[in-house]
Amino acid sequence: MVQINPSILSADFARLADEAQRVGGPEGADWLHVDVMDNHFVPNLTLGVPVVESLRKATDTPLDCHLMIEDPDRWAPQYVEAGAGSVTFHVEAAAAPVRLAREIRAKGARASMALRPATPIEPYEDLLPELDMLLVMTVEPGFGGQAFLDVMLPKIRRTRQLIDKHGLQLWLQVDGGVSASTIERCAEAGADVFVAGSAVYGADDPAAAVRALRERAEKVRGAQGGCAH
Ligand SMILES: O=C(CO)[C@@H](O)[C@H](O)COP(=O)(O)O
Repeated sequence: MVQINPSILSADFARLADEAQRVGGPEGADWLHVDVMDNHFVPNLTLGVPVVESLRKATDTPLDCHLMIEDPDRWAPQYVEAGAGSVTFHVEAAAAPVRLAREIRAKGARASMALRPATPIEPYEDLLPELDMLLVMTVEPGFGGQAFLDVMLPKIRRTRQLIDKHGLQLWLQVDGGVSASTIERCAEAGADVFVAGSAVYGADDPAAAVRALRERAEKVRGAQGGCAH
């Protein structure tokens, strides 16, 4: 199953409720991707727990919170309590990723781990069963609107192979520079969850952009029978 998660980093922050709603509804966003940045783990500052609490009330679309912050061990559980349906922490920032993933799950959300572009997947193979989603960053985290890093395609492919080797149902998310011109390459490499910021919120009709991205990815995944190698 292909999922398209618009990133509100590219939305108008003064109108977040409207921006969340205009990508929702039938055939709309599967999840709303919420980029939390602390100006320490990444050189940018966005939003925190109170905004997630408010967004939760403003939309029926589930929230996929991507924590680009230091000390996720302390903060991630609070995002579950604020209403996030999925919480992604960076392995580079987590002190105890297994304990943290278990805590996120125990609190009722999907547990997800992210890798910066320079972080390989192989050392974390044994952690995969602890996760519901693995995020391969396809730009250096911190800003929307960056160019997709083609050099990440082999890592997406290797991650998909590890997921399949272990027979896991884990989702494989990509984030950064995902657009009509890159989504097919990501899908071909094995990604099934696609975060898109500027490609959605920079479009004249964001809801139509979500549908068009999904159609492109589904065509590729369908041709592979949902399995990429
Ligand atoms: O996490 C990030 C950036 O750090 C992303 O979620 C971006 O917000 C994606 O924006 P585009 O690259 O799609 O414009």
